[in-house]
Amino acid sequence: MADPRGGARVDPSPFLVWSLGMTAPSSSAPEAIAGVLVTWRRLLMVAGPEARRYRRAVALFSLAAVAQGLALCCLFPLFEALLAGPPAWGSVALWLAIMLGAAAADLVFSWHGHAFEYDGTIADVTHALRLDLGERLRRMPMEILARHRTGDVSTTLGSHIDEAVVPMGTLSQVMIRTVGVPLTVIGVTAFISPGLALALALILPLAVPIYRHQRRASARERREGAAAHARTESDLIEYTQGLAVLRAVSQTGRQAGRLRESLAALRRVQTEALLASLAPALLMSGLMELGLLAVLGLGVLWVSNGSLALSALAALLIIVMRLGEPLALFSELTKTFDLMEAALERLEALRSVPSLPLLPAAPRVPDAPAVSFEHVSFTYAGTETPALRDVSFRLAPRTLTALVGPSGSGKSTVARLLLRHADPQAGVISLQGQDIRTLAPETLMRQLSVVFQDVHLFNESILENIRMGRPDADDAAVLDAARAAHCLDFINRLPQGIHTPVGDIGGSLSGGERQRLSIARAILKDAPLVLLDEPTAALDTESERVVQSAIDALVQDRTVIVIAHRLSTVVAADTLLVFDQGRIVEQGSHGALLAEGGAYAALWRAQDGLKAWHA
Ligand SMILES: Nc1ncnc2c1ncn2[C@@H]1O[C@H](COP(=O)(O)OP(=O)(O)OP(=O)(O)O)[C@@H](O)[C@H]1O
Repeated sequence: MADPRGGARVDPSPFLVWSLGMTAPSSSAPEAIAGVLVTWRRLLMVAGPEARRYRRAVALFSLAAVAQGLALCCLFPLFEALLAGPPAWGSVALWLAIMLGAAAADLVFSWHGHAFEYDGTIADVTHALRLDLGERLRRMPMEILARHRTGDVSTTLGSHIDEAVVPMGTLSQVMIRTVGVPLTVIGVTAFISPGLALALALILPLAVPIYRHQRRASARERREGAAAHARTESDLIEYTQGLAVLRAVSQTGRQAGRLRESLAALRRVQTEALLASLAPALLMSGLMELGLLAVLGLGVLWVSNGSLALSALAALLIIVMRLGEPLALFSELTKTFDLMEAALERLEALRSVPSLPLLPAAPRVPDAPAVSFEHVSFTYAGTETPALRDVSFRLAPRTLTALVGPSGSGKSTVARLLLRHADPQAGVISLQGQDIRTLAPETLMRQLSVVFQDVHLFNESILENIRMGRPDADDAAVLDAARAAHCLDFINRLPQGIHTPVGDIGGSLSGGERQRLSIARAILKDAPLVLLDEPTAALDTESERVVQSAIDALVQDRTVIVIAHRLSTVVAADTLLVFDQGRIVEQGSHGALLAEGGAYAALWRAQDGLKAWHA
């Protein structure tokens, strides 16, 4: 047969194809071998520090399969001794004892192999994998993480880890048994009756085409099922998280409709999968039984013409009945195996996302600016248009700089790159003369305080939420920060004051109060550089006034970068960097830029006009 990729292809033996076909729905033996190796490599990957113990378990399962095959083969001499003229009781006893020994060896090997599961190793592997993935998520570029839907990541960390790890011991054993026992039996039968061995070796591959069909059907279900599950979980998370917004805009029904669609799609996929997998499973077990009966028929024929001993046929009768067992079991476990492969694939994909590199530290440059961007260009993955183009600026310590410009001009991207959510494709970003790629994530984050418009509060007390700014701060320092950020007035009104759990007061904190908590965190952190995504933009005048006082306390004696949406809030900035389509088109003070009459002056006029219109 011609290889579609060119070159001659050696047709593998049917038994090899059959045995390898167990592990991958591939069209050729080399592909099947590659499939087995990929699964094996992935299993060792997830086993991590326990890989050696998993290898040992697999070796023990292989020995157990050989022992079971040998125990079955003892039936040949046993029946020969039993059916001899007068039964040779000595031999019968001997072969019975050997059989018993082989069966005991099978049990001992299996038992020790399964130690991988019952001594807690499986639980250790699951635990270590979750910790490892959690750590990787922590170091994963935020820009890449943000592209995954929350549901995808939590499903991988939750159910995918279980699907990949929990069945790995049992499935490995069943698979090894399904291949190992018949191989041993055929090997031994070849010495007793080469014809019978050949018939067995030919009959067993009958399962291949049906099995392939089953794998293909379940592979399709795996793909569609995983997609349908991921979609449902994401929609569910989005629905519950966004319920408040949806209610506010009276869209709960519409969004629920989307969720209903996802659930209906999931049901459809599951129904189709059941239909597609049941028929081949029944067909496979039926065909295998017919095939094995055909081997028996052949045996009867050979007995009738004297070329096979009756004792050998009697032994074969029992052996073929036993051979079908692991095969049927494996057929039932195909779905679990598919789920495991799909989960392994996803785990590998998540693990293979490279974390941002840490470059070797260079000596600090004396008198360096607090922040510098040198010819920075950045394009988001999957997009063509650069979000930043050759951006350069230097900020002196303890100055206030505002980033202004139309929506989409690149202001937030500057902040994201400074926080190292991603690295720019060109240029260097430095903090106090040090390339941020040389700073460990913790060191970088120690130098930066961030106050965004969206404040995430964790389900802990107000005290602990503020303490997150500096985990080693004592209660008095947390209280000082809360006071400086003008939080005490509303905190003192809460049922348990600063010890009130955020979960209890839920959404009852106003936007301005949440902002002030976030500012208290930043004050406590006491980082030299403060990054503000104009926190007052969405507040009413009264809240804005209090939050502005809190900000004033935060920014004292610090280098501050403000992403400004309303120009009126940044007229006092030392420098305004005016962005347009990813470039800095102007820079200077408010007065100087107005006098210049360029892009900034036009933006100012536009916002002024808008204010007049509102008035
Ligand atoms: N995660 C992302 N993936 C792809 N493109 C993005 C992503 N985030 C932003 N962009 C694009 O990069 C460009 C700059 O966006 P950026 O968020 O920096 O603008 P901005 O000036 O902060 O806008 P706004 O004032 O509306 O927040 C825009 O064209 C935007 O569509």
